Amino acid sequence: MKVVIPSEMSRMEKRTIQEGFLSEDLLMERAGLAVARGVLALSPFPSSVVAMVGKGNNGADAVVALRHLALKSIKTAAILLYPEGEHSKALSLALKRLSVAQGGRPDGILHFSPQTSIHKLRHASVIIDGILGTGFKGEPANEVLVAIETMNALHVPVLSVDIPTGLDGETGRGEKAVQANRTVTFAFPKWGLLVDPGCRYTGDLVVSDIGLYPSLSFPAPSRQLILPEDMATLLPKRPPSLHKGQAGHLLVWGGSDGKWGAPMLSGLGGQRAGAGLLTLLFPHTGPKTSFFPEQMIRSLPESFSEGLSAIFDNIDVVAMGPGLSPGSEELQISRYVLDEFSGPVVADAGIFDLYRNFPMSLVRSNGAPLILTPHPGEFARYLNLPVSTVLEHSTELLLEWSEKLSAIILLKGYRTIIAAPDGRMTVNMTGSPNMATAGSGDVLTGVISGLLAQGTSPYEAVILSAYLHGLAGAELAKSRSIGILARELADSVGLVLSAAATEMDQSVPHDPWGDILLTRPARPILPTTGGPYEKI
Ligand SMILES: NC(=O)C1=CN([C@@H]2O[C@H](COP(=O)(O)OP(=O)(O)OC[C@H]3O[C@@H](n4cnc5c(N)ncnc54)[C@H](O)[C@@H]3O)[C@@H](O)[C@H]2O)[C@@H](O)CC1
Ligand SMILES: Nc1ncnc2c1ncn2[C@@H]1O[C@H](COP(=O)(O)OP(=O)(O)O)[C@@H](O)[C@H]1O
Ligand SMILES: [K+]
Repeated sequence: MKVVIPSEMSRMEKRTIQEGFLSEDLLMERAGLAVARGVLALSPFPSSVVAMVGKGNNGADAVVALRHLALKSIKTAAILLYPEGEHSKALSLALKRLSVAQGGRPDGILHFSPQTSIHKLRHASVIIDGILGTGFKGEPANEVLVAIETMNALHVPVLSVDIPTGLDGETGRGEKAVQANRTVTFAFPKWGLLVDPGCRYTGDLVVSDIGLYPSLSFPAPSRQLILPEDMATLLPKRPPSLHKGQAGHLLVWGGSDGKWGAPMLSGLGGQRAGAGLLTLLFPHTGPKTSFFPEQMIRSLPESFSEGLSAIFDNIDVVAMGPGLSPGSEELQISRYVLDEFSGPVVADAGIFDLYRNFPMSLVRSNGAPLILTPHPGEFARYLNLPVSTVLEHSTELLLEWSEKLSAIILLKGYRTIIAAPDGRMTVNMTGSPNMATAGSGDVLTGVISGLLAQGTSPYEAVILSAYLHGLAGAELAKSRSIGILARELADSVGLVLSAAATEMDQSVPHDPWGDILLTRPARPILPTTGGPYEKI
């Protein structure tokens, strides 16, 4: 599903109005109705609904919603943060219409002050947050901050219009933002609503169609969210006559004393994702057998300077770094893999420590696909930045570094995000806290590599793996919400992948105008029964 940033949204609105012969009024009417429906979903029989109204069109949407509620005999009040002279034209008109619908009640439209508004707000069944929408830039002004704090201090359900006030729709940043119970967003989800930390403010996220013409706006999708229906095109095709030689040979290089399990788990992830053959490459001091008998071991020769090419002959994909500890030999081997090996390389864990003093050297001189899968701590060490900077600026850092390194970068987390050098980005919404266990990232490295080994193209392999890996954790959470082992996560990847492959054809028909509810379900579901979204 397409995910937009605010500038794309306003371009789409402008072009829909100018070239599509629709009016702002008409779009706002649909937006306001969607918000009114959202209010009733939160509180079916509200005693009163109060909207906090900024000066722009976000406020106008909130006021339109109030009018629709007022027309259903629900008690409403608009609390204005700005004097009339500063209101957008659409907001002024919406307020006049509201006043008529309210029967001209003097307490139906009021000005905000923390002292006098608190009583009305506290006794509302729902507060609509229409202070700032996608027109928000920079830091919230003081009057906005006061309003945000007032709302967040109350125990009244909040519905945010389009985006919680204070959240940046492009990056998801927002130190002081409205904590919504539900956000009704228009046309497409905004990137900032889906990624961390923005996703923590949105509550349930409803995507409502308001009749914009997306075809007038975007040449190609640049940001997206993976939905179950996207999997059909991404899953590797496996003909009935397939033999293991055609399912790809994955080599995982990594491990060090005390950390031999990491590459084994990556190998297992690759095998559960369907790789035909799996070799672990260890130093000559490493183990000679794997914990898993299905995995082959190859030991590096004591002096390997000439012997490397034979090792990588007939290998389709190399995953490197799990359990690896940095050293000069490791640097030499990694250089060989990056520059001489012609297949895709997935680099994780120890590789980031190996290259932390010269991050640009991770570029592959042969131009073959490179995929990096750091968690925020690894990415921070690699770039010599504080972890907090990586977390706050994840979108910008990923875009910058994936272009610089010509690499696909997947940043692991609650909402894993993936960036490609051409500017495409994907956010993954599957996952579950039971995955916060040692080795689950190693499994992901393996899953990506396993799909690559079967010929899935790099960006598709990465986004599909993130989705399946999270779904696998969530499936396991049905019976074990705590205390899973990474090897069980790998097993679960195999199960969700098989279920997806066999059930993919039976797609669910749905109402094309239905609102879409994007949540991280408590019990994530296989494709036929839903996924991280449902039509409502
Ligand atoms: N894009 C679309 O297609 C549609 C947009 N609609 C609504 O329009 C909204 C966008 O409307 P606007 O562009 O009027 O923007 P907003 O309503 O988000 O507010 C913009 C106003 O806030 C001020 N502002 C910006 N940053 C601020 C800050 N940090 N502190 C205080 N004030 C700040 C700006 O100066 C401007 O006056 C959307 O979020 C949505 O609710 C809908 O009406 C329907 C269609
Ligand atoms: N609460 C959570 N919600 C979603 N995904 C999670 C959660 N906790 C962990 N994960 C996922 O588990 C994996 C952990 O990876 P990582 O930290 O590299 O583990 P390790 O280094 O032990 O292998 C990542 O893919 C991450 O997205
Ligand atoms: K808002």
